[in-house]
Amino acid sequence: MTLTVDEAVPFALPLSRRFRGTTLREGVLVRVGDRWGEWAPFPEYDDVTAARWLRAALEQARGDWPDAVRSSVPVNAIVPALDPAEVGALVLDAVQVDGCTTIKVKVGEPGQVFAADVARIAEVRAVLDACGAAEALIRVDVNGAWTVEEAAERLVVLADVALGLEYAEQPCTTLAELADLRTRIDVPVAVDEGVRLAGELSDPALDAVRDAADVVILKAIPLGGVRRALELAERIGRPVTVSGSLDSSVGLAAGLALAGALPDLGHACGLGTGRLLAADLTARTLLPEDGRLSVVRLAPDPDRLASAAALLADDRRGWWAARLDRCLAVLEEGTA
Ligand SMILES: O=C(O)CCC(=O)C1=CC=C[C@@H](O)[C@@H]1C(=O)O
Ligand SMILES: [Mg+2]
Repeated sequence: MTLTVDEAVPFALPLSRRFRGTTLREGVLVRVGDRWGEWAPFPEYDDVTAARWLRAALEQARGDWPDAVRSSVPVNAIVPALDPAEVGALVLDAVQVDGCTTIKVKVGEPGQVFAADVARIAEVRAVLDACGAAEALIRVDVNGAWTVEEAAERLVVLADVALGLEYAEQPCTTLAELADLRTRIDVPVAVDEGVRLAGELSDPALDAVRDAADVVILKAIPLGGVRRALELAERIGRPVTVSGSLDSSVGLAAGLALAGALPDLGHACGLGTGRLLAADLTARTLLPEDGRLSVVRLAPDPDRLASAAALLADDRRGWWAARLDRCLAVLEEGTA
């Protein structure tokens, strides 16, 4: 694997709404030859985890992706942990402008009470009913915030308010908790962090994932690249949902390449995050049309990349450069 990069441009993109506790998405575009890959591991990740994201960025910059078996993929809209008053317009746009028929709603946000989750889901349900999209699916993402008891009680309430949930993504932290939860409720359980942060998955580790999951969330970049994620999909033997990592429209191509190459794609993909970007690295932002994204690969626009590079604070530029050097060394040692 190529472990040198010809150019690395640290950048910052403002978000249109707070997501995952931030309003600024930082990362680095890496160039190998004339192609670019996106490397934007979240700041709190250790170097081994961040090096897996780098493996994915280098795969992208080498252009080494499998052939697609479809030219477009269905995507879900994403509703951050907002007040109900802000949710309505977002859901309306998702349905009427983007044509999405699956809505993913963040719940269990640190610092918020469960009543806020109930109110958010009730608002999503009401807007879907009011705009003629009553058949749309609602899924929730808890990011591991609840105990088994909390999840068992709360998901029944949310499923009631939503008039059914497609699934609940990572309601509890551990795979053992999720496996336990699955025996207690009818709402299907999807595993995200339990796979995304696990590193290499041995066969016994995969058994534990299967016990915990009705659906497995596959994110191409955190899993170390499109080819690795595809291999995992083959081994896992569970329905999968492809989701993104809050990427720019350069990085979104990795998720699209994975979703485009999977033999079976039963669920809408979590690649509808373009709406969360207030600026992008490409001339156009990848937004769903008729609820779908084309399987494309966009190159960065030089002016937009320069603006995003200029937005990053000087000390952050140095931080990213040092992190990149360390993660290249991790990949060279072969430990990621
Ligand atoms: O899956 C989606 O619809 C959007 C992507 C998304 O939710 C996430 C992207 C990036 C970081 C994660 O905290 C979050 C997730 O937990 O799935
Ligand atoms: Mg998730």
